[in-house]
Amino acid sequence: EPIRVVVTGAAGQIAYSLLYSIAKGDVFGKDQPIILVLLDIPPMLPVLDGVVMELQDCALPLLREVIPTDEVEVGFKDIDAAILVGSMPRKEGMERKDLLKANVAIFKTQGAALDKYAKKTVKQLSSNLQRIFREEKSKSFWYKGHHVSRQVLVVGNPANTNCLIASKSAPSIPKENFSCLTRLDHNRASSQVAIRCGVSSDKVKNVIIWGNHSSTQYPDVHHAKVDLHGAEMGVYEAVKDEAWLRGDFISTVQLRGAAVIKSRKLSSAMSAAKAICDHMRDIWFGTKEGEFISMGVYAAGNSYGVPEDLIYSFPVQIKNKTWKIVDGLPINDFSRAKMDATAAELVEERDTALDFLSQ
Ligand SMILES: NC(=O)C1=CN([C@@H]2O[C@H](COP(=O)(O)OP(=O)(O)OC[C@H]3O[C@@H](n4cnc5c(N)ncnc54)[C@H](O)[C@@H]3O)[C@@H](O)[C@H]2O)C=CC1
Ligand SMILES: O=C([O-])CC(=O)C(=O)O
Repeated sequence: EPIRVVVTGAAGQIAYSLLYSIAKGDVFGKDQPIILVLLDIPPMLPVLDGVVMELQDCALPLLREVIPTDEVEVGFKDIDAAILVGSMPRKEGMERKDLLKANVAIFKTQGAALDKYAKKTVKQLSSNLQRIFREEKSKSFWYKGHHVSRQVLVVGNPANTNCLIASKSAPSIPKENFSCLTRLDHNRASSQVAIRCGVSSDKVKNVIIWGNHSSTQYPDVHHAKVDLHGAEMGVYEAVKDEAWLRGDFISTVQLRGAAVIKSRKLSSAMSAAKAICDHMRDIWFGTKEGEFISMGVYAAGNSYGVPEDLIYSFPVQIKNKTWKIVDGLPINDFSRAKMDATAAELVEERDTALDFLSQ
């Protein structure tokens, strides 16, 4: 059975890298056939035709069908996964939250369209089955993993707030099925530590990005480990440079997106596509035993005192397509202040977004 995956902003630069990786099996598995749905706005339809031609020309055996469209009814119908990239990128000198006004309405509309057209809603099941699923929800992954498997990943900036608005606009889809991309920041943090230690990036695990995908995000390595030539140790012990870890390391990760824009005159695309693949693959297949990754998820019920009605980036572990925030990590005063600052920014962004949308 092929799965149906929609990518919005499919004529844009992130999608240009992303679609190839998905179509060749990097995300959903090397034996999982795929129908790719490419959604963009009407003026981009001729560009989408070119993308379709190139995907065909790749001759990828898993790719069963490519459907270009500018209609959400077609784009979101019966999908198993939605990757919402389509939106305006920032230019040099802007913060991501400066995109709120331009982008948040897109995610409201698309959340509502997902609510209406995506498949396997609890609403569509018989009332008896709904009751069984409700009862089973807390103890069974089957409920979400099989019957309500739609996964919605929001990439377009400001990603956390757009994700919150999309989720609020799709009340029939469980909040747990929405997440936003902070994996790029996570990968940036792992890579900076790996370069500093002179090891490959797979030797670094359990870095955490807390909070907003913005310059207030907090890349935290207090719980991260490095395999330094066969000996596993904490990052502070391996790096032996607290000033760097509390200074340039953090600001490099926080400001990396802006640094790429300054150099390329375009925002990150290849690395963003790679991070999207990492994020979705971990949702589909789970995280490795003993490891956690960062993603923006609904904050309700978290044990870190983060306000509940936010999409906030946490350390998570994933099993059977269901994420769980890693609880109980000790938080020192340095971390606390940074986690609170990024939460405060998210509260402000959420309130501004809700204000825009009510006008
Ligand atoms: N969360 C993250 O880590 C990252 C997020 N981003 C964000 O991803 C977004 C896309 O970036 P790029 O691909 O570089 O931009 P791009 O400008 O190359 O492509 C965006 C595409 O979205 C389309 N689009 C606009 N409105 C749409 C709508 N309502 N429905 C469907 N498609 C629509 C445009 O026509 C365009 O083809 C930006 O908001 C950017 O800031 C970028 C890098 C990392
Ligand atoms: O910085 C930007 O605007 C694009 C982005 O989100 C990133 O590279 O992390």
